[in-house]
Amino acid sequence: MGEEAPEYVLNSLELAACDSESTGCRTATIVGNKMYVVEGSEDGSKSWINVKIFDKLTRSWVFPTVLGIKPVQLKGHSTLLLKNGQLLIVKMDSTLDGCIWFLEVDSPFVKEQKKIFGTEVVAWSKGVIGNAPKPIVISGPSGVGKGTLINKLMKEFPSRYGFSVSHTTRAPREKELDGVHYHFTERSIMEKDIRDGKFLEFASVHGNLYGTSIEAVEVVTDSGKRCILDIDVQGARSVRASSLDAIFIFITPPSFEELEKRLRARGTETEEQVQKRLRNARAELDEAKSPGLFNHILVNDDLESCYGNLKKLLASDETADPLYQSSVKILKAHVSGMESKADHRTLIHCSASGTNAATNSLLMLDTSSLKGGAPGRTRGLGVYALGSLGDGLNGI
Ligand SMILES: Nc1nc2c(ncn2[C@@H]2O[C@H](COP(=O)(O)OP(=O)(O)O)[C@@H](O)[C@H]2O)c(=O)[nH]1
Ligand SMILES: Nc1ncnc2c1ncn2[C@@H]1O[C@H](COP(=O)(O)OP(=O)(O)O)[C@@H](O)[C@H]1O
Repeated sequence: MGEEAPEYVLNSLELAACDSESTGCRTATIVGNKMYVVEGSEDGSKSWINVKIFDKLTRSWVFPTVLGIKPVQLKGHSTLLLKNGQLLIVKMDSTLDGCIWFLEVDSPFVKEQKKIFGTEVVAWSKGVIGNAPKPIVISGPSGVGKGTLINKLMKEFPSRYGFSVSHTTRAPREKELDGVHYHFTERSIMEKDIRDGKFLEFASVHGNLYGTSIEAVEVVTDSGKRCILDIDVQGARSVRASSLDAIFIFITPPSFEELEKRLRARGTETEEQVQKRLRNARAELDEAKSPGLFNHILVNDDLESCYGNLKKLLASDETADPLYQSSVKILKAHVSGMESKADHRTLIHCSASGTNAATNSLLMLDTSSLKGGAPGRTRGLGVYALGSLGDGLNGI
């Protein structure tokens, strides 16, 4: 039998904003038979953030598996339960661009992860104002020309596209740089990071472990660039099942013989590795036909015409996506309180940084068009100034 619930549980305190002056803070939110307690404190040089669950049926505390990337510190916060199994957490004493966080407690992602881990799971996600360009997933058999096409794109449009640098346990090839082509990693370290929920997807490919960290994608997207992922078909499948809204392109060779020729001509693999890659290529070419997996299949016969087709496809997608144009603005404001409103709207009481009471104001947070979510960012937040903070805040 677990420890007796503290007084605030028995009072069913659903929205417990803490005093921003205090060193520690705690909120408790009831979802069904469970109460989610989010607590944080700054203790000298150390700061910590904890999530624990009080199960009202068994009257015991449960410490969940925590996925995603959490805030660095919580000096004070307010919590609000949204309809989709997410807690909206607004940090006090933080700039507006860093104060909005989500803790998923009963979202589809968390439900799926509970089955995988066999434990209670919660997942953090940072809230981002506005929308971001859709990432592009590029898959195809080894030697088909993915890297060549991506390099051309990055060279021609360096400010538009950014590459998601994967982690891998394979050894670097000559001319490959750590942190540029891959993060070359030891298996035990990568496996721990996977267990800690730092990866959007991972797969065993040609006998090595490869994976895309959440940060690899989000760092590129945060910078306003379109993120390109070069991953295998298993990885593409995992990303499809994730909260990341991406475009999926499969590059196919004109023939199997041509693929073999390119792979050998590249000269980066031993004969044994070439054989393994060719065996896997047959399976990948088959799997790519799975309905609903890839949005586009491009044949890389003549390089220039394939590159032209890729550019055309991306350009048409950019104009078709109305969100691509919106930019994320960074605003300075301190959050000092929050209350809920109907229709996915929440009011946040703010005061401008380094401020006095005269500049206190209200912000309206619109959560009606959220995109993405744990284990990456939650994008699509709308923020509108309602009061005197006005400068630069209207219609972000
Ligand atoms: N699932 C997954 N696959 C990856 C990742 N990074 C690279 N790959 C895939 O791993 C395979 C092998 O990549 P690599 O060793 O660079 O060889 P190459 O494809 O012959 O250039 C390719 O199909 C890549 O698309 C990743 O982060 N996740
Ligand atoms: N359309 C093409 N025609 C002929 N050779 C190509 C073409 N595209 C790429 N290559 C060559 O094929 C080899 C494999 O390409 P690469 O980009 O490394 O493939 P991947 O990243 O898919 O493994 C490289 O030597 C590259 O120069």
